[in-house]
Amino acid sequence: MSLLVKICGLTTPDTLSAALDAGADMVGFVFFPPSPRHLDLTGARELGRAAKGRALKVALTVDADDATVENIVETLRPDLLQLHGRESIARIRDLKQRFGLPVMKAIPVETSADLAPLAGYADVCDRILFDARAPKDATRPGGLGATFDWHLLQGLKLDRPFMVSGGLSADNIAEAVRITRAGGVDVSSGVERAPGVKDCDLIRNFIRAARAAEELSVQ
Ligand SMILES: O=C(O)c1ccccc1N[C@@H]1O[C@H](COP(=O)(O)O)[C@@H](O)[C@H]1O
Repeated sequence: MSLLVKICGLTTPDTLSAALDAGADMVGFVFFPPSPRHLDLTGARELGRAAKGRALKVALTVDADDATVENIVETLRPDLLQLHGRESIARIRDLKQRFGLPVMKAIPVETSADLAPLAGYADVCDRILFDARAPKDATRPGGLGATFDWHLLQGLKLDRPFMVSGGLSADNIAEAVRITRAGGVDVSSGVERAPGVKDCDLIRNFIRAARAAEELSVQ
């Protein structure tokens, strides 16, 4: 089965091109000022134009208000909203109605108890992203390069497509897909040489490794 590959936290034209040329299915842009990958609206306009029609553009926000989302939607013209904060089910319904865009909700995972709210989110979201739960004192809820126990997703019954993220790299992606049977993978830190600094070779290596792991996915 083909595996969706998302490269997230892109901030420069050259690394965006590397991801697009290597065949990324989704390219993600982070709109969260405390993040080293935060993209301003000028950058969003430029990178959004470059990515248009070549991959799905994903706008990542963290508990953003309507005005912020509206600015991002008007500037980037995303194909998907990635909600990476504590957005409630009601808030997600509201965002979907207001902006008419599909939503991928990030579910932070550390223990099996973290999967309890999943059914409610699956009802309203178009996709689920399982990400490693950030430590309480972290400055951001994701993009920390930390993995979680992928076995927690083994045998998961979910009637929505799902992706996995958190500490993925070219070295561990096959194992992550083999265990979780995810239909997609999402990476940020694992294709960087320093926090927020993407590396074109690491992007290409990751996508190559993802394509090699494709037959392990069942979604
Ligand atoms: O990348 C960030 O800085 C970020 C900030 C706030 C929320 C999520 C963020 N990143 C997302 O987290 C996952 C895992 O990233 P990593 O590969 O472990 O670095 C991924 O979806 C990132 O896009």
